Amino acid sequence: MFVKVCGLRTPEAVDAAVEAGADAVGFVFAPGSVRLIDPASASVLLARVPERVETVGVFRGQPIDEVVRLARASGVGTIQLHGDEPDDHFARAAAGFRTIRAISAARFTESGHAGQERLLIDATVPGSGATFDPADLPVPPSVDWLLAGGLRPDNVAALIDAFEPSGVDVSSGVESAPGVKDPALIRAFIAATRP
Ligand SMILES: O=C(O)c1ccccc1NCC(=O)[C@H](O)[C@H](O)COP(=O)(O)O
Repeated sequence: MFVKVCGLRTPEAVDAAVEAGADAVGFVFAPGSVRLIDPASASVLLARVPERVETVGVFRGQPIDEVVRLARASGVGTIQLHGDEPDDHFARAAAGFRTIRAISAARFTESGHAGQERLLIDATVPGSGATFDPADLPVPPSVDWLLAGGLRPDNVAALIDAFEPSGVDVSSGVESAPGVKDPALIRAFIAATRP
């Protein structure tokens, strides 16, 4: 099970995720987020991340030139777009980065996903800690995909069983307060994905 821990802002949180075996760590560059980090600070944190761990910059509704500039400045290897960005944004990002297309379960349709980027299926408001309505995803995607939205150490195992995703993505569920990661919850979450 691929595990991504998103919205990291401190060395303690990065170390907890890496040491517990996270496959990817995420840094939010979307204005207005409680988890917003500037590229220079993210770059310092990225120096703690070993090569085996994927590093992801998260964006929402920003001009693609700005996305690419921030991604380059921070040093992340993957761009995750959350704002219903057009296909040409993904094509531009894919020229230099791996890509993840984040879409709410309510808006997902198999036929609407034609791109090569990986899929992340989320609640309607990303990073809100809300789960999506299972009725919005009656049939899981046929391609590899990450499940997100309201995952926590105490519910992730059951949700993996229910949806059978290729991976999971967590943010609020490993925080002690909005934007404040709790290393113990990060460790508990990752352990719960790998019984
Ligand atoms: O986390 C945010 O504040 C955020 C803001 C704008 C766009 C995306 C954002 N987060 C993206 C993520 O990858 C979250 O980890 C994912 O949506 C799951 O969130 P949560 O329900 O809090 O676990």
